[in-house]
Amino acid sequence: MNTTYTLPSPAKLNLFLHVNGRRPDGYHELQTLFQFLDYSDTISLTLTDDNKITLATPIDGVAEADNLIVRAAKMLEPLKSNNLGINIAINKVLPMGGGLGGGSSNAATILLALNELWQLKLPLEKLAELGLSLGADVPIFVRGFAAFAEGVGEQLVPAEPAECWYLVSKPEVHISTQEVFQSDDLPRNTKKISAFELNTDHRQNDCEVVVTKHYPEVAKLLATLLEYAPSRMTGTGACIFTACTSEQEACDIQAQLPNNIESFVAKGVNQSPTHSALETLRKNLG
Ligand SMILES: C[C@@](CO)(OP(=O)(O)O)[C@H](O)COP(=O)(O)OP(=O)(O)OC[C@H]1O[C@@H](n2ccc(N)nc2=O)[C@H](O)[C@@H]1O
Ligand SMILES: Nc1ncnc2c1ncn2[C@@H]1O[C@H](COP(=O)(O)OP(=O)(O)O)[C@@H](O)[C@H]1O
Repeated sequence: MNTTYTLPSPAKLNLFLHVNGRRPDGYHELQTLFQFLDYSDTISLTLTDDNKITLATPIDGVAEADNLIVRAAKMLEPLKSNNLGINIAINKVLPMGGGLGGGSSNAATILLALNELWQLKLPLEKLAELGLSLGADVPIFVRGFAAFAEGVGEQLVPAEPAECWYLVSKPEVHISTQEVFQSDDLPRNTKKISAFELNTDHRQNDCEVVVTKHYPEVAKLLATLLEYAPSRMTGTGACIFTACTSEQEACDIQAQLPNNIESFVAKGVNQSPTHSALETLRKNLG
């Protein structure tokens, strides 16, 4: 009963992000190419027999009831038919609110792990559907393959973008997703492409126009990074990824960054590290 299982909860990048239109409910139609990073929060889960969900490590600035880890666990609670509980701890390394999808990733890791640990036997499609109500990026982390996504990000076609090294830099600003989507400056009519036209070189992140206009520090950092290598914003920002030909190149560019810029170097991967670890968890559970 007291075994602790540990799973990675990775970041994602939007290698491009096109806004194709606005739906009557105000949400935006998007086309995006998702890839995972081999850079993750670490979530540890210990089964208990007290029928309770316990978060052992609160996250600064996130109330327990709002924490996507707790919300994901509570969503599965009514579906179990035993007295098992769970004790959850997280080692948070992913910057929050930077477009790296850490909260959605945490939620997906919990859905995937509890499906095994609580023996729920739900298919991935069901977990992805449940997860969508927690965040638009939860389904991609539940499915676990790099993908071209449409709709609000829930219709997924597997893709295989190059698994290159990235430098990810976080400007010192906080940008709300809602603010970006409500901006009059957001381009909203990028022509739809087909899943056969995924070349990232000729694509863009439409949200970059808004963020670089309203946050000069992001514009400045992006301009600096573009001098070294192809660079783009992920999600609604403000993190910027720089595509590098090697880990060494990424580290060399990182060394040039101003001291106030948080950054990390990671490899793009087309299978989520959570899913590789889940196979081991399943074997250990027998
Ligand atoms: C655009 C992406 C790309 O990955 O950005 P990041 O959050 O990763 O930066 C995500 O799909 C974001 O998903 P998520 O973070 O779950 O967004 P939500 O909380 O649902 O949305 C916050 C607000 O943004 C607006 N919104 C969001 C998604 C969308 N397709 N159209 C919208 O107009 C809505 O006003 C919504 O109230
Ligand atoms: N477990 C969690 N990890 C990160 N953020 C969380 C979590 N639970 C709730 N949140 C909230 O979700 C917001 C968005 O976080 P995150 O997913 O990291 O960024 P983004 O949506 O920009 O990729 C955070 O600012 C935080 O308030």
